[in-house]
Amino acid sequence: MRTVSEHQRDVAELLAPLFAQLDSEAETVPLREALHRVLFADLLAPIDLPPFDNSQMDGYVLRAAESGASLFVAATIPAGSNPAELASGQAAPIMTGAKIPAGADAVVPVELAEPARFLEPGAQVRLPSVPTDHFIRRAGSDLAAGQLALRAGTRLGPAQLGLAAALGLAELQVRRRPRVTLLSTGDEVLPPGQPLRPGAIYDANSTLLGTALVEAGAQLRVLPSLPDDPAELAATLNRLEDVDLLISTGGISQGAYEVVKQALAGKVEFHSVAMQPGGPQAIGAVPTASGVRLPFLGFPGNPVSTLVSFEMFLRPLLAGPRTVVRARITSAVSSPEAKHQVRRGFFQAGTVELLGGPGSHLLHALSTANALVQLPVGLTALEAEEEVEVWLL
Ligand SMILES: Nc1nc2c(c(=O)[nH]1)N[C@H]1C(S)=C(S)[C@@H](COP(=O)(O)OP(=O)(O)OC[C@H]3O[C@@H](n4cnc5c(N)ncnc54)[C@H](O)[C@@H]3O)O[C@H]1N2
Ligand code: MOO
Repeated sequence: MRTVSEHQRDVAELLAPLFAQLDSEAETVPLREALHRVLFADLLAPIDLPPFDNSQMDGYVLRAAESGASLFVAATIPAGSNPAELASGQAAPIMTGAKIPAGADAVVPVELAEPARFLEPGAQVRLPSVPTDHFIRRAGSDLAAGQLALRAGTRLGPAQLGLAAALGLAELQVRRRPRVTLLSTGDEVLPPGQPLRPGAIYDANSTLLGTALVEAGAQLRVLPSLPDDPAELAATLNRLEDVDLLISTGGISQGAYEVVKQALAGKVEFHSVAMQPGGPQAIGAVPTASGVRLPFLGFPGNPVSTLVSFEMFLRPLLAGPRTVVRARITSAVSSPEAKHQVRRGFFQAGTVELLGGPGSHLLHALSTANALVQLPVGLTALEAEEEVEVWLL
């Protein structure tokens, strides 16, 4: 039996050449299609952010040195306009986000003016004394042109993409995604949407693992699930093209019909990892018709085993580690001494409640969980209120 970290190391080694290759291949994509993608190269700000000095408030713009007195009202400055210089002795109504006119250097919110409203040009308004820069957002105060906006390797989420949009970029250069082909196996496995026959179950893994892979940044192809026929599996593998990583679920443990094991015996390794769920694992490079050896991971068929395998061995390589926190467990728990047990739980305000038992078929309990509770090798029991490591899902 091998340890979790030994298998993590082997998966990382198997995929290292692929990640090195992906690091050197860029694609240009429209901004909103770049969600969850990885930025290819350092991005320098092409413009100042904000691009110009602008007002933080709806109010009157003036010369700070002339505040605390009555001033003549100049023409209103709406957002989007390019105002003329503000003459001495004047204050102009200005809207939030509008450009500060040359000559002016402070803004007074309209509710502090006397009277507390916008007046017509030529009228007189009294404004309280304010310092220079009052309620002015200076050009480049968020990010100056030429500065590093986003570092190469950044995973692009809404905030990073919003920044790129604010900088005026319509598209970004991102790393090519790994092309992952997913194949679930088993005579009993039926696609959802068909009538269920006795002895059959619906294929949960293609969706569970498939969406997890997409979320982690993979370009996913899902093959129709395969029966327990090694010849059919071998023929399917022979036809594979344009794939960077093949993942199967099911057919790798000790049964009489272990299709993946039968088709790939002697070609890839089959291990028992000291982990529960997710004990049976397959790993290797599958020979293909084109002569290319295709990186391969075989995850166990039980849905929770498949997801835990993904979280433990593959997700960190695709998308970085999950957020890890310490939490007080709300009830006592026991775990086999020789195994790293992963339980499902609900994390909230520093505590974690276990959901369901250790069984790897408990997909509903997983669906109510927001955390994976880690009970490493050597830990046999915890009392309620003791601390555990928790990975947030
Ligand atoms: N004698 C032993 N039996 C088993 C052992 C063992 O060590 N000795 N290990 C158990 C553990 S732990 C696991 S995990 C499973 C792994 O088995 P396989 O990877 O070979 O998977 P299958 O036998 O094909 O399926 C297991 C289970 O999962 C269901 N399944 C399969 N595919 C799907 C799918 N796409 N969607 C939903 N559910 C799926 C399948 O019907 C089985 O119930 O082996 C134990 N046995
Ligand atoms: O190791 Mo299995 O994945 O518990 O059901």
